[in-house]
Amino acid sequence: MGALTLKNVTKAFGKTEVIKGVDLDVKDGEFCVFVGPSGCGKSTLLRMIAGLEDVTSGDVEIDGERINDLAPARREIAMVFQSYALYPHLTVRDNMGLALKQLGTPKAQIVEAADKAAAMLDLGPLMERRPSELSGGQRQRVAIGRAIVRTPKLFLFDEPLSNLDAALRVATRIEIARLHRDLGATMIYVTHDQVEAMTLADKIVVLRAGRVEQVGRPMDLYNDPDNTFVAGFIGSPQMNFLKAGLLGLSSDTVGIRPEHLAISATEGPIEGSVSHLEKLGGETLTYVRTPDHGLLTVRQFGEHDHPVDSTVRLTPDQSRAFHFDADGQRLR
Ligand SMILES: Nc1ncnc2c1ncn2[C@@H]1O[C@H](COP(=O)(O)OP(=O)(O)OP(=O)(O)O)[C@@H](O)[C@H]1O
Repeated sequence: MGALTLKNVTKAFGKTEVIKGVDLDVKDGEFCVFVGPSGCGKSTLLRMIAGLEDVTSGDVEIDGERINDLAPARREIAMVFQSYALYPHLTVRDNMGLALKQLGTPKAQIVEAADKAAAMLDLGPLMERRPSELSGGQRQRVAIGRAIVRTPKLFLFDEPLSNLDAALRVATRIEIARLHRDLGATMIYVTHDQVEAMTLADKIVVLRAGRVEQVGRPMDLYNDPDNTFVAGFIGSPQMNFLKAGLLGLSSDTVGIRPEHLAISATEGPIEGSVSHLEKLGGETLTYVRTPDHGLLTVRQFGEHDHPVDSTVRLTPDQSRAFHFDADGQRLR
Protein backbone atom coordinates (compact mmCIF):
# COMPACT_ATOMS: atom_id res chain seq x y z
CA MET A 1 0.00 0.00 0.00
CA GLY A 2 1.18 3.53 -0.64
CA ALA A 3 -1.60 6.10 -0.76
CA LEU A 4 -0.52 9.69 -0.19
CA THR A 5 -2.66 12.52 1.15
CA LEU A 6 -1.66 16.16 1.55
CA LYS A 7 -3.96 18.29 3.69
CA ASN A 8 -3.58 22.06 3.39
CA VAL A 9 0.21 21.74 3.32
CA THR A 10 2.25 24.95 3.45
CA LYS A 11 5.95 25.71 3.48
CA ALA A 12 7.63 28.97 4.40
CA PHE A 13 11.32 29.74 4.15
CA GLY A 14 11.65 32.55 6.70
CA LYS A 15 8.79 34.90 5.92
CA THR A 16 8.40 33.73 2.33
CA GLU A 17 5.63 31.21 1.81
CA VAL A 18 6.52 29.05 -1.20
CA ILE A 19 3.83 26.35 -0.81
CA LYS A 20 0.52 28.03 -0.11
CA GLY A 21 -1.93 25.38 1.00
CA VAL A 22 -1.85 22.23 -1.14
CA ASP A 23 -4.49 19.49 -0.90
CA LEU A 24 -3.90 16.30 -2.83
CA ASP A 25 -4.89 12.64 -2.90
CA VAL A 26 -2.67 10.11 -4.67
CA LYS A 27 -4.14 6.63 -4.74
CA ASP A 28 -2.18 3.45 -4.11
CA GLY A 29 -0.43 2.47 -7.34
CA GLU A 30 -1.01 5.80 -9.06
CA PHE A 31 1.64 7.62 -11.12
CA CYS A 32 1.34 11.28 -10.16
CA VAL A 33 3.39 13.99 -11.88
CA PHE A 34 4.00 17.49 -10.48
CA VAL A 35 4.55 20.00 -13.28
CA GLY A 36 4.92 23.75 -13.37
CA PRO A 37 7.38 26.46 -14.26
CA SER A 38 10.71 26.93 -12.52
CA GLY A 39 10.32 28.04 -8.91
CA CYS A 40 6.65 27.01 -8.54
CA GLY A 41 7.50 24.67 -5.64
CA LYS A 42 7.58 21.20 -7.22
CA SER A 43 10.83 20.09 -5.59
CA THR A 44 9.94 21.63 -2.25
CA LEU A 45 6.66 19.70 -2.18
CA LEU A 46 8.46 16.47 -3.08
CA ARG A 47 11.13 17.06 -0.44
CA MET A 48 8.43 17.61 2.19
CA ILE A 49 6.88 14.25 1.27
CA ALA A 50 10.35 12.66 1.56
CA GLY A 51 10.95 14.34 4.91
CA LEU A 52 13.94 16.30 3.63
CA GLU A 53 12.11 19.59 4.39
CA ASP A 54 9.92 20.30 7.40
CA VAL A 55 6.25 20.99 6.79
CA THR A 56 5.31 24.48 8.05
CA SER A 57 1.64 23.60 8.48
CA GLY A 58 -0.82 20.98 7.29
CA ASP A 59 -0.53 17.19 7.21
CA VAL A 60 1.32 14.67 5.08
CA GLU A 61 -0.23 11.20 5.35
CA ILE A 62 0.75 7.82 3.94
CA ASP A 63 -2.01 5.21 4.08
CA GLY A 64 -3.90 7.48 6.46
CA GLU A 65 -1.04 7.84 8.93
CA ARG A 66 0.35 11.32 9.61
CA ILE A 67 4.08 11.24 8.89
CA ASN A 68 5.05 14.92 9.40
CA ASP A 69 7.35 14.05 12.28
CA LEU A 70 8.66 10.73 11.00
CA ALA A 71 12.37 10.73 10.06
CA PRO A 72 13.02 10.30 6.30
CA ALA A 73 14.59 6.87 6.78
CA ARG A 74 11.45 5.61 8.52
CA ARG A 75 9.00 6.77 5.84
CA GLU A 76 9.37 3.75 3.51
CA ILE A 77 9.99 6.16 0.67
CA ALA A 78 12.74 5.92 -1.97
CA MET A 79 13.85 8.99 -3.88
CA VAL A 80 15.62 9.15 -7.25
CA PHE A 81 17.49 12.39 -7.87
CA GLN A 82 18.53 14.19 -11.04
CA SER A 83 22.14 13.86 -9.89
CA TYR A 84 21.90 10.05 -9.28
CA ALA A 85 23.61 10.42 -5.84
CA LEU A 86 25.51 7.12 -6.07
CA TYR A 87 28.46 6.29 -3.80
CA PRO A 88 31.55 6.43 -6.08
CA HIS A 89 33.62 3.95 -4.08
CA LEU A 90 30.94 1.23 -4.09
CA THR A 91 30.14 -1.18 -6.92
CA VAL A 92 26.74 -1.11 -8.59
CA ARG A 93 25.75 -4.16 -6.53
CA ASP A 94 26.80 -2.53 -3.26
CA ASN A 95 25.14 0.78 -4.15
CA MET A 96 21.91 -1.09 -4.79
CA GLY A 97 22.14 -3.16 -1.63
CA LEU A 98 23.33 -0.46 0.77
CA ALA A 99 19.97 0.54 2.21
CA LEU A 100 19.07 -3.08 2.96
CA LYS A 101 22.51 -3.69 4.49
CA GLN A 102 22.00 -0.72 6.80
CA LEU A 103 18.69 -2.26 7.88
CA GLY A 104 20.52 -5.48 8.82
CA THR A 105 18.93 -7.56 6.06
CA PRO A 106 20.64 -10.98 5.62
CA LYS A 107 23.22 -11.00 2.83
CA ALA A 108 21.53 -13.67 0.71
CA GLN A 109 18.33 -11.64 0.69
CA ILE A 110 20.21 -8.49 -0.38
CA VAL A 111 21.86 -10.36 -3.26
CA GLU A 112 18.50 -11.71 -4.37
CA ALA A 113 16.81 -8.29 -4.24
CA ALA A 114 19.67 -6.60 -6.12
CA ASP A 115 19.72 -9.34 -8.79
CA LYS A 116 15.97 -9.04 -9.27
CA ALA A 117 16.14 -5.25 -9.69
CA ALA A 118 19.17 -5.63 -11.99
CA ALA A 119 17.22 -8.02 -14.20
CA MET A 120 14.31 -5.57 -14.45
CA LEU A 121 16.67 -2.78 -15.50
CA ASP A 122 19.09 -4.81 -17.62
CA LEU A 123 21.97 -4.03 -15.26
CA GLY A 124 23.20 -7.62 -14.82
CA PRO A 125 26.53 -7.25 -16.67
CA LEU A 126 27.36 -4.03 -14.81
CA MET A 127 26.96 -5.22 -11.23
CA GLU A 128 30.66 -5.27 -10.32
CA ARG A 129 31.49 -1.87 -11.88
CA ARG A 130 31.81 1.43 -10.04
CA PRO A 131 29.69 4.49 -11.00
CA SER A 132 32.66 6.17 -12.75
CA GLU A 133 32.71 3.23 -15.19
CA LEU A 134 29.08 3.80 -16.26
CA SER A 135 27.35 6.13 -18.71
CA GLY A 136 24.86 8.71 -17.41
CA GLY A 137 21.90 6.58 -18.47
CA GLN A 138 23.37 3.51 -16.76
CA ARG A 139 23.99 5.50 -13.57
CA GLN A 140 20.39 6.64 -13.52
CA ARG A 141 19.23 3.04 -13.98
CA VAL A 142 21.35 2.07 -10.97
CA ALA A 143 19.75 4.88 -8.96
CA ILE A 144 16.31 3.58 -9.96
CA GLY A 145 17.43 0.02 -9.13
CA ARG A 146 18.54 1.15 -5.70
CA ALA A 147 15.04 2.54 -5.13
CA ILE A 148 13.39 -0.70 -6.29
CA VAL A 149 15.52 -2.87 -3.98
CA ARG A 150 14.04 -1.11 -0.96
CA THR A 151 10.43 -2.01 -1.98
CA PRO A 152 9.21 1.37 -0.72
CA LYS A 153 5.60 2.44 -0.31
CA LEU A 154 6.29 5.50 -2.45
CA PHE A 155 8.81 6.21 -5.19
CA LEU A 156 9.74 9.87 -5.52
CA PHE A 157 11.51 11.10 -8.67
CA ASP A 158 12.98 14.60 -8.85
CA GLU A 159 13.61 15.43 -12.53
CA PRO A 160 15.42 12.09 -13.01
CA LEU A 161 15.94 12.51 -16.76
CA SER A 162 17.30 16.06 -16.86
CA ASN A 163 20.93 15.05 -17.21
CA LEU A 164 20.35 12.62 -20.07
CA ASP A 165 20.52 13.36 -23.80
CA ALA A 166 17.32 13.42 -25.86
CA ALA A 167 17.36 9.79 -27.06
CA LEU A 168 18.22 8.44 -23.63
CA ARG A 169 15.51 10.56 -22.03
CA VAL A 170 12.92 8.90 -24.23
CA ALA A 171 14.33 5.41 -23.59
CA THR A 172 14.49 5.92 -19.82
CA ARG A 173 11.03 7.48 -19.78
CA ILE A 174 9.64 4.34 -21.42
CA GLU A 175 11.59 2.23 -18.93
CA ILE A 176 10.08 4.10 -15.97
CA ALA A 177 6.57 3.68 -17.41
CA ARG A 178 7.18 -0.06 -17.80
CA LEU A 179 8.54 -0.31 -14.26
CA HIS A 180 5.45 1.39 -12.94
CA ARG A 181 3.28 -1.16 -14.72
CA ASP A 182 5.39 -4.09 -13.49
CA LEU A 183 5.71 -2.94 -9.87
CA GLY A 184 2.25 -1.39 -9.49
CA ALA A 185 3.86 1.02 -7.01
CA THR A 186 2.82 4.58 -6.19
CA MET A 187 5.13 7.04 -7.91
CA ILE A 188 5.41 10.81 -7.55
CA TYR A 189 7.45 12.44 -10.27
CA VAL A 190 8.61 16.05 -10.62
CA THR A 191 9.37 17.52 -14.01
CA HIS A 192 9.08 20.78 -15.90
CA ASP A 193 8.81 18.79 -19.12
CA GLN A 194 5.19 18.54 -20.07
CA VAL A 195 5.84 15.70 -22.54
CA GLU A 196 7.13 13.58 -19.64
CA ALA A 197 4.08 14.59 -17.64
CA MET A 198 1.67 13.70 -20.46
CA THR A 199 3.27 10.35 -21.24
CA LEU A 200 3.93 9.04 -17.73
CA ALA A 201 1.14 10.32 -15.53
CA ASP A 202 -2.11 8.79 -14.41
CA LYS A 203 -2.65 12.13 -12.69
CA ILE A 204 -0.98 15.48 -13.35
CA VAL A 205 -0.81 18.22 -10.73
CA VAL A 206 -0.17 21.61 -12.33
CA LEU A 207 1.49 23.97 -9.86
CA ARG A 208 1.96 27.69 -10.11
CA ALA A 209 3.58 29.88 -7.46
CA GLY A 210 2.98 27.37 -4.65
CA ARG A 211 -0.64 26.62 -5.47
CA VAL A 212 -2.38 23.83 -7.37
CA GLU A 213 -3.93 25.20 -10.57
CA GLN A 214 -5.57 21.94 -11.68
CA VAL A 215 -5.36 18.20 -11.07
CA GLY A 216 -6.46 15.64 -13.63
CA ARG A 217 -5.65 12.92 -16.10
CA PRO A 218 -3.34 14.10 -18.90
CA MET A 219 -5.96 14.14 -21.64
CA ASP A 220 -8.52 15.76 -19.33
CA LEU A 221 -6.13 18.65 -18.71
CA TYR A 222 -5.43 18.85 -22.43
CA ASN A 223 -9.06 18.73 -23.51
CA ASP A 224 -10.64 20.50 -20.56
CA PRO A 225 -8.27 23.05 -18.97
CA ASP A 226 -9.71 25.25 -16.21
CA ASN A 227 -7.75 28.37 -17.10
CA THR A 228 -5.27 29.95 -19.52
CA PHE A 229 -2.32 28.90 -17.36
CA VAL A 230 -3.12 25.18 -17.61
CA ALA A 231 -4.21 25.54 -21.24
CA GLY A 232 -0.89 27.18 -22.07
CA PHE A 233 1.24 24.81 -20.03
CA ILE A 234 -0.16 21.49 -21.23
CA GLY A 235 0.39 20.88 -24.94
CA SER A 236 3.42 21.53 -27.10
CA PRO A 237 3.71 23.75 -29.03
CA GLN A 238 1.70 26.00 -26.76
CA MET A 239 -1.95 26.89 -27.31
CA ASN A 240 -2.52 30.16 -29.19
CA PHE A 241 -4.40 32.89 -27.31
CA LEU A 242 -6.44 35.25 -29.48
CA LYS A 243 -8.35 38.42 -28.62
CA ALA A 244 -11.98 37.36 -28.68
CA GLY A 245 -13.39 40.87 -29.27
CA LEU A 246 -11.45 41.23 -32.51
CA LEU A 247 -13.01 37.98 -33.75
CA GLY A 248 -16.51 39.21 -32.93
CA LEU A 249 -16.82 36.90 -29.90
CA SER A 250 -18.08 37.86 -26.43
CA SER A 251 -15.43 36.16 -24.24
CA ASP A 252 -12.12 37.87 -23.46
CA THR A 253 -9.63 35.34 -24.82
CA VAL A 254 -10.00 32.47 -27.26
CA GLY A 255 -7.61 29.54 -26.99
CA ILE A 256 -6.85 27.58 -30.16
CA ARG A 257 -4.32 24.77 -30.31
CA PRO A 258 -1.84 24.98 -33.21
CA GLU A 259 -3.44 21.98 -34.93
CA HIS A 260 -6.82 23.72 -34.95
CA LEU A 261 -5.69 26.77 -36.88
CA ALA A 262 -6.02 26.37 -40.66
CA ILE A 263 -3.61 28.27 -42.91
CA SER A 264 -4.28 29.44 -46.48
CA ALA A 265 -2.85 31.95 -48.94
CA THR A 266 -6.18 33.64 -49.55
CA GLU A 267 -8.96 32.63 -47.15
CA GLY A 268 -9.51 33.23 -43.45
CA PRO A 269 -10.46 36.00 -41.03
CA ILE A 270 -6.98 36.55 -39.56
CA GLU A 271 -4.24 38.06 -41.68
CA GLY A 272 -0.57 37.72 -40.90
CA SER A 273 2.88 37.16 -42.34
CA VAL A 274 5.01 34.07 -42.00
CA SER A 275 7.80 34.77 -39.56
CA HIS A 276 9.42 31.34 -39.38
CA LEU A 277 8.88 27.77 -40.57
CA GLU A 278 9.93 24.51 -38.89
CA LYS A 279 9.78 21.29 -40.88
CA LEU A 280 9.97 18.38 -38.46
CA GLY A 281 9.48 15.63 -41.03
CA GLY A 282 6.15 14.30 -39.83
CA GLU A 283 4.73 17.77 -39.29
CA THR A 284 5.29 21.42 -40.17
CA LEU A 285 5.09 24.29 -37.69
CA THR A 286 4.50 27.73 -39.14
CA TYR A 287 4.86 30.83 -36.96
CA VAL A 288 2.68 33.68 -38.22
CA ARG A 289 3.01 37.26 -37.01
CA THR A 290 -0.39 38.97 -36.84
CA PRO A 291 -1.13 42.60 -36.07
CA ASP A 292 -4.09 41.74 -33.82
CA HIS A 293 -3.08 38.60 -31.91
CA GLY A 294 0.72 38.56 -31.89
CA LEU A 295 2.68 35.47 -32.96
CA LEU A 296 0.49 32.45 -33.69
CA THR A 297 1.61 28.85 -34.29
CA VAL A 298 0.08 26.60 -36.92
CA ARG A 299 0.71 22.87 -36.92
CA GLN A 300 0.10 20.85 -40.06
CA PHE A 301 0.56 17.16 -40.64
CA GLY A 302 3.25 16.41 -43.24
CA GLU A 303 5.48 18.77 -45.19
CA HIS A 304 4.25 22.23 -46.21
CA ASP A 305 5.82 25.34 -47.69
CA HIS A 306 4.86 28.83 -46.59
CA PRO A 307 7.63 31.22 -47.66
CA VAL A 308 8.96 33.42 -44.87
CA ASP A 309 7.50 36.97 -45.09
CA SER A 310 4.63 35.84 -47.33
CA THR A 311 1.12 36.97 -46.38
CA VAL A 312 -1.18 34.19 -45.17
CA ARG A 313 -4.67 33.92 -43.71
CA LEU A 314 -5.70 31.83 -40.73
CA THR A 315 -9.01 30.27 -39.73
CA PRO A 316 -9.61 29.05 -36.16
CA ASP A 317 -11.71 25.89 -35.85
CA GLN A 318 -14.45 27.39 -33.69
CA SER A 319 -15.67 23.96 -32.60
CA ARG A 320 -12.29 23.33 -30.92
CA ALA A 321 -11.94 26.78 -29.34
CA PHE A 322 -11.62 27.40 -25.58
CA HIS A 323 -13.13 30.58 -24.14
CA PHE A 324 -11.69 32.43 -21.16
CA ASP A 325 -12.72 35.50 -19.15
CA ALA A 326 -10.52 38.51 -18.43
CA ASP A 327 -9.00 36.70 -15.39
CA GLY A 328 -8.04 33.74 -17.55
CA GLN A 329 -10.75 31.46 -16.11
CA ARG A 330 -12.45 29.12 -18.52
CA LEU A 331 -16.00 29.93 -19.63
CA ARG A 332 -17.91 26.70 -20.24
N1 LIG B 1 16.16 26.49 1.15
C1 LIG B 1 15.45 27.50 0.62
N2 LIG B 1 15.46 28.73 1.17
C2 LIG B 1 14.73 29.73 0.67
N3 LIG B 1 13.97 29.63 -0.44
C3 LIG B 1 13.93 28.45 -1.05
C4 LIG B 1 14.67 27.32 -0.56
N4 LIG B 1 14.43 26.27 -1.39
C5 LIG B 1 13.59 26.73 -2.35
N5 LIG B 1 13.28 28.03 -2.14
C6 LIG B 1 12.38 28.84 -2.96
O1 LIG B 1 11.12 28.17 -3.01
C7 LIG B 1 10.54 28.32 -4.30
C8 LIG B 1 10.21 26.95 -4.85
O2 LIG B 1 11.42 26.27 -5.15
P1 LIG B 1 11.44 24.80 -5.77
O3 LIG B 1 12.87 24.39 -5.88
O4 LIG B 1 10.52 23.94 -5.00
O5 LIG B 1 10.83 25.07 -7.20
P2 LIG B 1 10.74 24.09 -8.45
O6 LIG B 1 9.35 24.22 -8.94
O7 LIG B 1 11.22 22.74 -8.07
O8 LIG B 1 11.73 24.79 -9.46
P3 LIG B 1 12.73 24.16 -10.56
O9 LIG B 1 11.87 23.60 -11.65
O10 LIG B 1 13.51 25.36 -11.01
O11 LIG B 1 13.56 23.14 -9.85
C9 LIG B 1 11.52 29.11 -5.14
O12 LIG B 1 11.10 30.45 -5.16
C10 LIG B 1 12.82 28.96 -4.40
O13 LIG B 1 13.62 30.09 -4.58
